[in-house]
Amino acid sequence: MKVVTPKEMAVMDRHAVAAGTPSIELMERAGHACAEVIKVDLDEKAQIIILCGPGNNGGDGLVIGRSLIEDGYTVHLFLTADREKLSEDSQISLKRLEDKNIPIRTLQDDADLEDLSLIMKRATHVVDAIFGTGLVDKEIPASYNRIFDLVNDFDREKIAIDIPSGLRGDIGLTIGNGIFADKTIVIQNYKTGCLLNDGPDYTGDTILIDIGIDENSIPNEKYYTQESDLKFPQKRKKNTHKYDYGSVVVIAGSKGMSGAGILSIEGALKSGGGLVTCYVPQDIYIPVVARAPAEALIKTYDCNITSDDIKHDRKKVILIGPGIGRAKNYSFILEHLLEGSLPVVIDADGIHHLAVVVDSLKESKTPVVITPHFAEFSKLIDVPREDILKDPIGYGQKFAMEYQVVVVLKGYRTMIFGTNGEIWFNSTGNPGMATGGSGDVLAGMIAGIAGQNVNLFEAARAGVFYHGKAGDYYAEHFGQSTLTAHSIIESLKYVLK
Ligand SMILES: NC(=O)C1=CN([C@@H]2O[C@H](COP(=O)(O)OP(=O)(O)OC[C@H]3O[C@@H](n4cnc5c(N)ncnc54)[C@H](O)[C@@H]3O)[C@@H](O)[C@H]2O)[C@@H](O)CC1
Ligand SMILES: Nc1ncnc2c1ncn2[C@@H]1O[C@H](COP(=O)(O)OP(=O)(O)O)[C@@H](O)[C@H]1O
Ligand SMILES: [K+]
Repeated sequence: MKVVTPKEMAVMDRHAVAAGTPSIELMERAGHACAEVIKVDLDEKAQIIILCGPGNNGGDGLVIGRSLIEDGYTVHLFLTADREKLSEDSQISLKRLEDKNIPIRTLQDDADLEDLSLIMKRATHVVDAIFGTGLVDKEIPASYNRIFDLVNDFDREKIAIDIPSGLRGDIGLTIGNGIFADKTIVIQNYKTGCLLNDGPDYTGDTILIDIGIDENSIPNEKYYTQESDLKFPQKRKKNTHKYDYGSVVVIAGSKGMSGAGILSIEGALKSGGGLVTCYVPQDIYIPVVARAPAEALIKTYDCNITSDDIKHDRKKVILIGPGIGRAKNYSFILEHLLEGSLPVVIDADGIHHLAVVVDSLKESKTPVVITPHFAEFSKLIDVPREDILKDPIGYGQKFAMEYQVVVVLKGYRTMIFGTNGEIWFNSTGNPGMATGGSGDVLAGMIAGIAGQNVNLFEAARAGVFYHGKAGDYYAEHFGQSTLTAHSIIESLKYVLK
C-alpha cells in the first residue's frame, strides 16, 4: 500500500478523472464511504455536527451530511466559508442538499460561533471537514483558529475527514493550530503527514477507505508496511544446521554500558539467529559473561579487529555500536569493517564514529544499514534536527542513495530508506517503546535476521516491523508504562512465528 504526499494524491485524483470518473463522483464515493464508517458508532440519539470548509474536503462533509440525514440521523451542517467561495464540486454538493431542503448555516460572526458552541453542548459527534490535503502553508485566519479551539474543547467523538484540519498533509506539522481528532477517516491512501512528526497525535485512530483511485497511476515508491510484504520469516529447510541461521557478531558495550550488547544478543537470538558472538572490551568481559544468555559466545577484542578476523569465525553479519561509547577510536574499526565483505549494521555510538569516516561508505562494497534516531541522523549529516523534521523523507532518501546505505530512521513510524530510493513506513510500534535499550534490541534483531540469508534491506524492514509488533503485543496485554527493552524480547515469541 502506497503512502502519498498531498501533491501526489492530487495527481492520482486527476488521473482517475482523466480515466473516466468525474471528480464529483469521487466526492460522492468519498462522502458515502465516510458516512458508512461514521454510522457504525451512531445510535438513534446521535447528534452530529459537520463543519465544512471551502474546498473539496468540505464537499465530502456535505455528502456525508446528506447521507446521514437520508438515513434519519440528526445532523447540524455548518459552512466555514461563504457559499460563493466553495469549490466547484462543493457547490454541486451544496445544491444537492438544498434540493432536499436540508438546512445549512454559515459561520460568519461571533453570534454564529456562539450558536455552534450551544449546539456542541448536546452534540455527540463533530465531523471535521474543514481542510484536507489542499491546506497550503500560510497563516490560517484567526476565525478558523477559534473554530479549531471550540472543536478541541468538545469532549465527545471528533472525527476528521482525510486529515485533521490545520495539519499539513506533507510533513505532519500544523500551521500554528490544528484539530486533535479521535479518529481520522483517510481517503484512499495514507498521506505522509498522517505518519510523520505530530501527524499521528492529531489523527488519532485511522481508518482507510477505498474510493477506487488507482495508486499505481503515479511512480511513487513510498509504502506502508503490511506483514504480507515481508520476506521473513522463511520456511526452514529440514536439511540445515545452526550455521545456516545467523552467525552474528555483535561489537558492543563499554564500561558503564555493558547491558547494551546483551540486549542486542537477545534481539538477534530471539529473531532466529543461530549463533551469536559478542565482542566486548576486556574491562567489561566479566559482567557481560555473567549476564549474557548461555547461548551466546563472549570474546574480547582490541582496536584492530577486522572483517577478515571475524570471517574466519564463519560469521555472516556484523553489528557494531550499541553501548560502545565515544572514548575509543572506533572510526578506525569501522573503516576496516567497511572495507570487508560482511554486511554491517551500524547503530547508536557506531553512527557517531561513522560520521568521521562517512565517505568510506561510498567506497564500501559491502551492504550496510544504519539505524539512527533523528538526533543521531542530524549529527551524521550535519543538518539541524529542526530542518530534518521539515523534510525527513528528502534527507533520508538523499543520504541512502548518495552513500548507498540502507537508512532506518527511527521514530513512532520508523522509515526504512533503500539505496534505490524506495521508502517503507513501518506500521507497528507504540510510545511505550521510547525506553532505554529498545534500539539495542532492534539492532540485534536486524543483524539476527540478516544472518539468515535475508538481504539487509529486507532484514531492516522485517526487524523494524516485528520489533514494533512485539512492543504492541506487550502494550495490548499490559499497557505501555511497564514496557521495557526486555518486554520486547519476551514478546517476540508471540508475534514472530
Ligand atoms: N477529486 C478530488 O480531488 C477528491 C478530493 N477529495 C477531498 O478533497 C480534499 C482536497 O480538496 P481541496 O484540494 O479542494 O483542498 P481542501 O478542501 O483541503 O482545502 C482547500 C481550501 O482551503 C483553503 N485554504 C488552503 N490553505 C489555507 C490556509 N492556510 N488558510 C485558509 N484557507 C486555506 C483554500 O483556499 C481552499 O478553499 C481531500 O482532502 C479530500 O477530502 C475527495 O472528495 C475525493 C476526491
Ligand atoms: N514514540 C515512539 N513510538 C514508537 N516507537 C518508538 C517511539 N520512540 C522510540 N521508539 C522505538 O524505540 C526504539 C528506540 O531506539 P533508540 O532511540 O536507539 O533507543 P535506545 O538508544 O535507548 O536503545 C526505536 O526502534 C524506535 O523506533
Ligand atoms: K479535515
